[in-house]
Amino acid sequence: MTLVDVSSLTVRYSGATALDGVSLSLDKSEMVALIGANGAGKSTLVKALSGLVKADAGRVTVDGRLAQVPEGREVFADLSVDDNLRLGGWRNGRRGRDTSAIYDLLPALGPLRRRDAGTLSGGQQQMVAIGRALMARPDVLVIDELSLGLAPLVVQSLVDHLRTLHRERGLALLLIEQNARLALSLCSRAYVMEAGRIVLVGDAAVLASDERVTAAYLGGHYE
Ligand SMILES: Nc1ncnc2c1ncn2[C@@H]1O[C@H](COP(=O)(O)OP(=O)(O)OP(=O)(O)O)[C@@H](O)[C@H]1O
Repeated sequence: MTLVDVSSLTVRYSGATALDGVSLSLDKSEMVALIGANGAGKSTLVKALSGLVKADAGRVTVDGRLAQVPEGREVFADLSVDDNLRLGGWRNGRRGRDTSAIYDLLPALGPLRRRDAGTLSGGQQQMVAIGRALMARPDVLVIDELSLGLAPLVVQSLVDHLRTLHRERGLALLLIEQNARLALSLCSRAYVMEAGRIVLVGDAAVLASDERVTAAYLGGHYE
């Protein structure tokens, strides 16, 4: 079953074309990576998924609940961890749901629940941002830059949590990630984007050994 279907999507910002005929799909419980250099159009695609930018051509169909962890995490610094989570469950003016399920899923947040989110480390804030997104009980989680600015051990712990959510809850993931090695090892399929277009798509393990990918994104060199 297809959860996300992006078809020939074009998005322009006052004349500049950020997305140029992009097509991408994500199935139920699938983990898909989107990699590409700065300015390739990844964040614009994420914004199009939630309707924050409008299509100039093509279409976006989302079947099921989609929740996002935006680039830069954007936790509410002056609110407690628990209140940040509650905001993620806010729907149609109704108060957020019970947060206890999130502490079961992300136990590291438990001892931090009363702390102001602004006082947490980058990794802890990223976990809050993921927890807040999970409050919406999404079918698909979209994370714009999971690892940015985080230490490798912290990233590893987040990746372990995502694997668990995928395995136990069937959560689908669209991961936008500068660290291509990380993205290709976590996800089963990947899209490579350059200058507003999808230039490669396929099985993540196959792409990880594709010389165009290794040269551009995995620190390899053309011979
Ligand atoms: N609000 C905006 N107004 C005008 N141009 C924009 C706007 N947002 C993005 N762009 C341009 O659209 C293109 C795609 O940007 P986008 O942020 O989607 O790329 P990205 O792949 O997410 O980059 P990064 O990895 O640096 O976040 C870039 O050329 C960028 O300069």
